[in-house]
Amino acid sequence: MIRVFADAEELARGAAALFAEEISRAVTGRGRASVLLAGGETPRRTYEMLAGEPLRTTIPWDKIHFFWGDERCVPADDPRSNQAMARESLLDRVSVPPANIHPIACADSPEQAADAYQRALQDHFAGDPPRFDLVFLGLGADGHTASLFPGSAALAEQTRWTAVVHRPGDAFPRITLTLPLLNQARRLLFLVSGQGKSAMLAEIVRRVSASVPLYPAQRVQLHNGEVSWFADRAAAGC
Ligand SMILES: O=C1O[C@H](COP(=O)(O)O)[C@@H](O)[C@H](O)[C@H]1O
Repeated sequence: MIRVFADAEELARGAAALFAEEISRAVTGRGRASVLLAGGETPRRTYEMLAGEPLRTTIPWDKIHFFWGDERCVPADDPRSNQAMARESLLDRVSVPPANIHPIACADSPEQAADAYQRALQDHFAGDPPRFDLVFLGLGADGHTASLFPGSAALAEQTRWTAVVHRPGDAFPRITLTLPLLNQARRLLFLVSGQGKSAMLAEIVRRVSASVPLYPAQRVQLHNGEVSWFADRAAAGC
């Protein structure tokens, strides 16, 4: 399902409303909510809206556990860090218990970081299937999502939930969650904003039912959950 919003501000408002709805559903049904955050710049405004009134005081923040879909292995306060962006725009502004915040920590080698995050996810789901109540993902102009880039070996991962990615040209490695985990989500929302994404979004929409997906974002196909695409008019090309 694709929903087109007038602009990036309206898109963020729609995404924040959906967050509130899904959290309420999860907390009512299961007593807690597990959320996977996207990085990059697109979700920043959504996060800021969640940290503003009325949502700052109405969302049961203490019942939510936050994980990340990917991380760049840079210092935690580096402006390129996905954790830093989410903390600045949301997590430092609402009353989430620190123990509910599960960043991808790259202090050691990327392989150790990926292993540690796999364990953190296993601990959180405690033997149950790793089904996030809500996953936010972005879309790159090249069709990547999280840190699953076209041609990336991590796309072939069948069992592990985390992988190390070395993108040619990047000064840092990345850790990404993999399709075996992402595809178990209950609800997943792609946030797409700006004209720079319009060609890829059109391509993805055109090929959404193709039997052979070409782009990483198209490989996100939930086993038993709902995917929505929220785009602003610039990204939707209208
Ligand atoms: O590198 C990344 O890019 C994608 C898209 O970011 P955006 O700023 O173009 O929306 C993002 O979803 C991912 O988390 C990030 O690490």
